[in-house]
Amino acid sequence: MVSILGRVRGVPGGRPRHFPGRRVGAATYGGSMRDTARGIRFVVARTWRASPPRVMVSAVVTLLLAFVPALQVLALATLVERLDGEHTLRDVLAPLLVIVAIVGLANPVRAVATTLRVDADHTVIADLERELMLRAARTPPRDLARAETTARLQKQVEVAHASAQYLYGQLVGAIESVVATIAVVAALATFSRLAALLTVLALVPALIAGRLLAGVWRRYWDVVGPIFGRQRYLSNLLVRQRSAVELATLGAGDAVAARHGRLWRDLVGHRIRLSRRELASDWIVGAVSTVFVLGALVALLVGTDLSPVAVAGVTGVTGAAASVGMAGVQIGRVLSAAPQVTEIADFLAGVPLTDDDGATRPSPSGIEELRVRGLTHTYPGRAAPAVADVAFEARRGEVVALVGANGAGKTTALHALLGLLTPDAGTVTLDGLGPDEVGQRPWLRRFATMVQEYERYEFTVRENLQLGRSPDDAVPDEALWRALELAGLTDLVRSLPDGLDTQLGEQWDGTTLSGGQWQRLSVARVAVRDAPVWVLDEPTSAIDAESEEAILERLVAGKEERITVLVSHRAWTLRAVDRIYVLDGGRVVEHGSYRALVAADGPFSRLFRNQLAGAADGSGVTDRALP
Ligand SMILES: Nc1ncnc2c1ncn2[C@@H]1O[C@H](COP(=O)(O)OP(=O)(O)OP(=O)(O)O)[C@@H](O)[C@H]1O
Repeated sequence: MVSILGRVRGVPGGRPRHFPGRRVGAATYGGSMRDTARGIRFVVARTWRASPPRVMVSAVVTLLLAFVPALQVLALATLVERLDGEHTLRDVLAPLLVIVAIVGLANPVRAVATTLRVDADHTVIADLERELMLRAARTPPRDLARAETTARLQKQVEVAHASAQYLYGQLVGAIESVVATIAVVAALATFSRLAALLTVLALVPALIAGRLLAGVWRRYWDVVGPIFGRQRYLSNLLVRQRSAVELATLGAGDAVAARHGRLWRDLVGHRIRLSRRELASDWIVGAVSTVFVLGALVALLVGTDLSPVAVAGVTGVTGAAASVGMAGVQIGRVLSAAPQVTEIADFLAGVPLTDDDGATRPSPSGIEELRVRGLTHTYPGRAAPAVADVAFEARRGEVVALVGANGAGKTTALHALLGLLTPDAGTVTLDGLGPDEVGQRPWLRRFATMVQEYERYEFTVRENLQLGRSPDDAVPDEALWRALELAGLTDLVRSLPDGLDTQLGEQWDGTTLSGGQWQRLSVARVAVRDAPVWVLDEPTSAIDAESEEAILERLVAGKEERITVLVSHRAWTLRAVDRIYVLDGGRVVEHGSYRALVAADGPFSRLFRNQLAGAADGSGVTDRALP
């Protein structure tokens, strides 16, 4: 049996993966009875919380149904006993009516029980989806930046749909089958104790198989979890409007669809192999159970001296065999699904879902000094450090810029500043305190950030601007309009059909913005957040030159209230900056004011040679006078 229930082909060894907070692997989720019990408790508690009446009614109906086979045996035994030529029709009417009632009512009542279970399953999955998404939203960005975190998230969503969603129904089904088995066995014991014992023993193979299958399922999820993640990514590319249009334009949609198809085939292959093992297990369990059932029948016939009443006993044994078979399948499913569900429970417990840690509270004000010292970081698998001994600083009211060629280390330095990565060495402090002392989420509240690859959130303009603010802390319209003014979007938003409440994004039948307008919206969002430190990674890269100048002027005009760190690839946008740090190969190779760096004719001048040449001969955007 072990060889049949052994490893799913292609499943790597049981070496546990490392995920933040918890260990996932053979030792933790191998299907111990403790894990199984925890998984069951978790789903039952959730189902109860979602709908207590549904749980109670389905429990009562299930218990009623569980006694049907035993009742049938007893009614049949009474009927056979009374068919002896001495009893009247009246005498056999009662057992006959019981049998008729069972035949007539069992199926409609079972339909009620099934409907209630399905309703409960749907309620549980809705609840779990909500919590898993909240868990994703509350995962610290530093962890989210790690591939295994998102892989684990995706795996839990799949497991929730494949296992947790059905666990309650399977559990109720298993309880019904077990109670039915016990009741029939109790009825059987009145004919032959040995027959009753052998019928109970027929359950044992199913229990063993269920435990073994739990391990097979765990290895299955370890393998298919990441594949599901990739498959979702590809299907999103094909159905999300922006990427779908781009792929169609490139003529690359078919290739992505083909990759998606290959992943599905891979997934289906793993699932079929698992089904084969389940099937083999069912056959073995069925065969061994049949031997016990046969023994029970022989014991029964011998025990009743081949009297006619043995007919009722035979019905009992065959009824019990059906219940045992059902119980075996249901228990097997519960035993294999529950440990996976335990992993979801641990995963959800990894981050508190009840307190948002004040992430959306208004940012604190009054940061006086930002200081970065000796920042060094090498990404895993990379030979050279992305940043090495980087240092820069800024006081309130100053705008400092990080510049450098692609791959020089600017974004890495900003990520360390935001606490999104833990550097190998060096410190980042705001007024003397670092992210570890302040706490990651409170630390992030000190920043208003515009990342290089900003997302286009297809919500309303207002919702876009208020992202990161608590829904209870609605920003006044005047503040939203001020932010839009800074980003040069006032006229556009005023012209939209519903102003601030206009839905954006064609796929929702909303207004479509140009690339530059989306970027301006991101700039406006930074202004709405109004944090003491602004981190702007190429905030105007998609904005036309004239508007860019106006936006930067407005940004600089309000600089006294904050510290601003800017990354830019355009020389002229740096003219009004207080200090520029030039990065090359991860090191700060030069720093100073724009004028001083131009005059020094060093790395800065080499980096921006073409743009500065444009300034000199009056042909480029830099023909504006230097400050
Ligand atoms: N998550 C990562 N894992 C491994 N290497 C990385 C990672 N992120 C960045 N790198 C590498 O680190 C180096 C610095 O990258 P970084 O993104 O900091 O450069 P940058 O100066 O911001 O470049 P750009 O101007 O193109 O945005 C590059 O060689 C890059 O390939």
